[in-house]
Amino acid sequence: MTSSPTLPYRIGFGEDAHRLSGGRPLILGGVPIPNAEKGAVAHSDGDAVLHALADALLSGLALGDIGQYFPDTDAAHKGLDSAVIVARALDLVQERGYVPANVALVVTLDKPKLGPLRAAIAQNVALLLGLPESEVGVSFKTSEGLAPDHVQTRVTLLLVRSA
Ligand SMILES: Nc1ccn([C@@H]2O[C@H](COP(=O)(O)O)[C@@H](O)[C@H]2O)c(=O)n1
Ligand SMILES: C[C@@]1(CO)OP(=O)(O)OP(=O)(O)OC[C@H]1O
Repeated sequence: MTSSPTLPYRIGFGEDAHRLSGGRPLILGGVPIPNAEKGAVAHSDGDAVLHALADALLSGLALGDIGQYFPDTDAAHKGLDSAVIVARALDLVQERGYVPANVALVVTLDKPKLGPLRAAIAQNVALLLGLPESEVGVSFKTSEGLAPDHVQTRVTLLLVRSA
């Protein structure tokens, strides 16, 4: 980006997907999913919600994507807690005078049912962003059996100018 952003509002959007395989933990929005038979195949902890969230933060200010800041070729990022990625993206946004106002996220996953964890995921995402839980919308979808070994996430958020 060559110029300083001045708009009062900026929209961000992020997406992520990981293959699922047995014998790995599944973590979504920083919440370990207790009854998951399969977890994400990834270089980091594979948290597809937090990856999409970080990309949404970055995209709102045209700051690229998480792979540029945390390359999956860097051994230092092996098993990385994805909360670190979100914190870095949030810092970059705040340095430019913006803060998140609200977030909407969608997880597409066939199994297990995530409904009982909706509040925990919303609470943790809210905590990471410094927002009230009421500003984090969390939706779950199945793939209707089209992608049983796959988790897909999408996050949109609104950034507002704070300074
Ligand atoms: N892993 C999931 C996926 C979906 N849900 C909930 O099930 C309902 C129906 O989902 P469809 O994809 O068939 O429309 C919906 O209320 C989802 O919230 C879930 O809890 N966990
Ligand atoms: C997070 C990073 C880096 O560890 O790798 P993965 O955990 O594989 O996840 P991905 O969603 O492919 O994002 C790219 C990388 O930034």
